[in-house]
Amino acid sequence: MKGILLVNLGSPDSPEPKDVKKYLGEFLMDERVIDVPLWARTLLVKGIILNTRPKASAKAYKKIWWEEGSPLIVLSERLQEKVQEKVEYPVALAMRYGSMTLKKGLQELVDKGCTEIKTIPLYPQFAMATTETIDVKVDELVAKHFPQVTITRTPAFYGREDYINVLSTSIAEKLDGLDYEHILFSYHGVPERHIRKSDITNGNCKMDGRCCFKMGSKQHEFCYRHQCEITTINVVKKLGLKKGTYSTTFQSRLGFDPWLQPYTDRTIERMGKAGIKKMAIVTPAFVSDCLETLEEIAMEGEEIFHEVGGKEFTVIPCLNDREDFAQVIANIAKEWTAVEKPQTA
Ligand SMILES: C=CC1=C(C)c2cc3[nH]c(cc4nc(cc5[nH]c(cc1n2)c(C)c5CCC(=O)O)C(CCC(=O)O)=C4C)c(C)c3C=C
Ligand SMILES: [Fe+2]
Ligand SMILES: [Fe+2]
Repeated sequence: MKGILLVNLGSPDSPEPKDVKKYLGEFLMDERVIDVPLWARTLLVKGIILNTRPKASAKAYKKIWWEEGSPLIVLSERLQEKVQEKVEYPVALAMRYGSMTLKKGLQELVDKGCTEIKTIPLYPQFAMATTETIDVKVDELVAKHFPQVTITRTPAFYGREDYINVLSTSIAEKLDGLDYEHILFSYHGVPERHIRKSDITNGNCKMDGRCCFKMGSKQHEFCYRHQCEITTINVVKKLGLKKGTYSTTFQSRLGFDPWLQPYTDRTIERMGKAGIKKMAIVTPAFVSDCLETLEEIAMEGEEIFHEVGGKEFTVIPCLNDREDFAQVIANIAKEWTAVEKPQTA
């Protein structure tokens, strides 16, 4: 039987520093997140980051935590329930990091009799630190614990028409009647190095601001920056936004290496200083609202904007468990479940 495994990033078990430390330890020791040699990663993560960041992150998590738990987990669970209502095969949910492990998610489907499983990472754009780490971990687990299971991966869905329609609708609904001056499309950042590492053509990616727009490059299938830029362009076309009223930026940088630019926080500040009074912001790299949208954008971002004279800061919610978004994920699942397995002679 077929089964679907939705996968999101994960959250700590609670917003207490000890749980945040455990979660960050697992997350940041992933070689596809902090992609330096093991000795350097251990020194950086265990020697420096885990001694300082958990306390600060726990404080931030406490500001956004819900009675039911982490917003990212609760919203992913609600999405899974809605997708399940639309798909006739079992749909499970797992997280790449934390207690809702990929192993438990695979086991749940296997216990229901599934031998063919499609993993759907809940990330619209491909990144080494998100989609690739899920794909690799799933392969490892299957080889070790579930050799009877075959896995079908799902490519990033940023280019699907149904996804762009839903994202555009969610923006239009929130901005209906608001006379905002500028809308920021703020994506989670990654170090520039990650983009070069994912370049399967070994040379297209020049980080020169142009290569990501070159038509037809094979590299785009794995270029996070390209996929973010195209997500913005497709929504802009759909909504008919005028040049100069929107921009693409990257948030949440960590450490001192160059990350994708322009940075969201500096752009908010620059625009406020330039006299923009009403700004809207949407975060299309995140399917579920989480620390990075509810705290970093909705709280810190708004504060920066107000400090430099901005007045209205409108945050567009993530797609979360919208019925039309659950339908997009169900469509992805159904396109696969509808395919018959070829008969072997
Ligand atoms: C080198 C560090 C990081 C990379 C690369 C990275 C990429 C990346 N992350 C997301 C989505 C999310 N990240 C979230 C939190 C978060 N991310 C990092 C670091 C990197 N992310 C840290 C240290 C944290 C923890 C919070 C903190 O201490 O600031 C979250 C929210 C999780 C939650 O529980 O709410 C999401 C979602 C993407 C999409 C991405 C690459 C494209
Ligand atoms: Fe992150
Ligand atoms: Fe690119």
